[in-house]
Amino acid sequence: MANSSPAFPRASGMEVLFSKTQIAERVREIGAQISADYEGKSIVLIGVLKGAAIFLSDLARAIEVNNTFDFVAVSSYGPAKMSSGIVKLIKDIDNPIEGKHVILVEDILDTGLTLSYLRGMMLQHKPASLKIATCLDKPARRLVPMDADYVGFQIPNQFVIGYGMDYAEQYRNLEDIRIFSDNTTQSVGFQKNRSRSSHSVEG
Ligand SMILES: O=P(O)(O)OC[C@H]1O[C@H](OP(=O)(O)OP(=O)(O)O)[C@H](O)[C@@H]1O
Ligand code: HPA
Ligand SMILES: [Mg+2]
Repeated sequence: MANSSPAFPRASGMEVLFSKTQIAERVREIGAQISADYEGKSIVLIGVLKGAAIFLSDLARAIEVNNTFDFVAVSSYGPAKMSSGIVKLIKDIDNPIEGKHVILVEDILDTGLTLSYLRGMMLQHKPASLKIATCLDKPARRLVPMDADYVGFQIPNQFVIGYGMDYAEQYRNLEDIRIFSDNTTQSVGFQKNRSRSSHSVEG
């Protein structure tokens, strides 16, 4: 029977950038740092869907101080291979954060457009404090100035998958973080660029 679904390259052949063990160790370290920084306080972790869901769930459990979580979702529109730079909120926080200590949690800080927008949005809610935690930081791609307070790993300018991060919605469930490579001839029939920001994967 003909299979019309797109074929995705197997992740097992792609280079591991950070193993499950390395990620777990780094998440523990960041959790300990946050626990020390916020001793005696409560924190609201705000994850950016969908990529940050897995990092947030691990980070929340590595933080010893009282924490709750919430999620936002954004989209950006523009020509397929170019970021419009316009980010739009499509799901806001469920609970007020005024007067609360907030940490925005991302899987990856890339051009900075998403976090720059969200930071501005969150500040309008007048939190007591606002910091940013990101699992990965790819500084070479920055289009707007943006720094995170807690960074898991800095990475070179390569497209990565796993631990929440996708390529065309695939691979989020990988336990380690890998450099996406598409050396197969089967990977036709699906959009190589992402629906939202500007990433296109050459191949
Ligand atoms: O710094 P930037 O260039 O703005 O890129 C970072 C954003 O892009 C990715 O989201 P994506 O659009 O892939 O959505 P997803 O989390 O649902 O995969 C990632 O999860 C960040 O939210
Ligand atoms: O390298 C990446 N991988 C997956 N999603 C992303 N969003 C921004 N950069 C990336
Ligand atoms: Mg994505």
